[in-house]
Amino acid sequence: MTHNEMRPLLSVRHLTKRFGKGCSFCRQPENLPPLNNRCPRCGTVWACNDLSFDLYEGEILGIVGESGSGKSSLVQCLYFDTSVTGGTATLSNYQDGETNIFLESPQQKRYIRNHLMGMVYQNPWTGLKMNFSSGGNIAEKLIAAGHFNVHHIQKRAADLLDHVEIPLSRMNEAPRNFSGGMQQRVQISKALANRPPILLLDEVTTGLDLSVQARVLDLIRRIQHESRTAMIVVSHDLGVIRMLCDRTMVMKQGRCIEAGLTDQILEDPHHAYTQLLVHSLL
Ligand SMILES: Nc1ncnc2c1ncn2[C@@H]1O[C@H](COP(=O)(O)OP(=O)(O)OP(=O)(O)O)[C@@H](O)[C@H]1O
Repeated sequence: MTHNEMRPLLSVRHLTKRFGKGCSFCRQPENLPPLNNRCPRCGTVWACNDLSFDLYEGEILGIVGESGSGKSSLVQCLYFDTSVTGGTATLSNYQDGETNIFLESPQQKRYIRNHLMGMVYQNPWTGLKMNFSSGGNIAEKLIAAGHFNVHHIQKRAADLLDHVEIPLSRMNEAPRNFSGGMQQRVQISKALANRPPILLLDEVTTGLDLSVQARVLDLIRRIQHESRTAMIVVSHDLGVIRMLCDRTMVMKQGRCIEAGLTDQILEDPHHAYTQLLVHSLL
């Protein structure tokens, strides 16, 4: 089945996130200078500007762009870490795909975060409680989704840690004692605890040594292959995007400047900025 015939798992339309109040000048998008996200009159930053895209079951969508292009703001909006300024997002497996999740109550947003989406942050200190044990971090997520059977929680935590190759002998140890790569693997297992159909990954290999990075990327590919979890992978590194992503959206200054199949974008980048990114990879 082609994407045209499938219903997207996640549909995002006209997502906008601004930092600042905006003014009568910058609220007209055509007034912002081309490829600049800062209003010259009031200083408001338009971190995400009118972004629309779909995510399909089992695919990995890459979001690539230089620092400040709005990639993190985008996934933080989707995971309700920050509020959106405008736009809609619907999930096909939530209320028949008819409800704009950005307008849901805090309680419903918690439900979506606990059951329908997982998030892995660049900084493991954001995604993990460093004073809890690794198993405790996963238990927290399971309890938030309504699991209270201690035996079930312990078994699931052990299975998840085993899956990401954390020795079970370290299950009771706090992740602050772990290496960066291990912390990211605990974060991934925590994000997967309730088998969410969508996983958001924000620069998860940035700052790791190349060999450690390769191991985390292999793990992400294995998870996608085994469970068909749909993922949004945010990275400034086109090498990571090339390795993981079926389709890619290129962002600059809050806008989508190019989107399509990753292979096509790499082989035939249309926008000058994408050409620059691709050439830096060669
Ligand atoms: N809390 C904030 N207040 C004001 N501006 C912000 C805030 N957070 C982000 N921005 C601005 O929004 C824009 C997008 O930032 P964002 O962090 O989403 O970009 P990014 O592509 O993820 O970059 P990086 O990878 O460096 O985090 C930038 O211009 C940034 O300065």
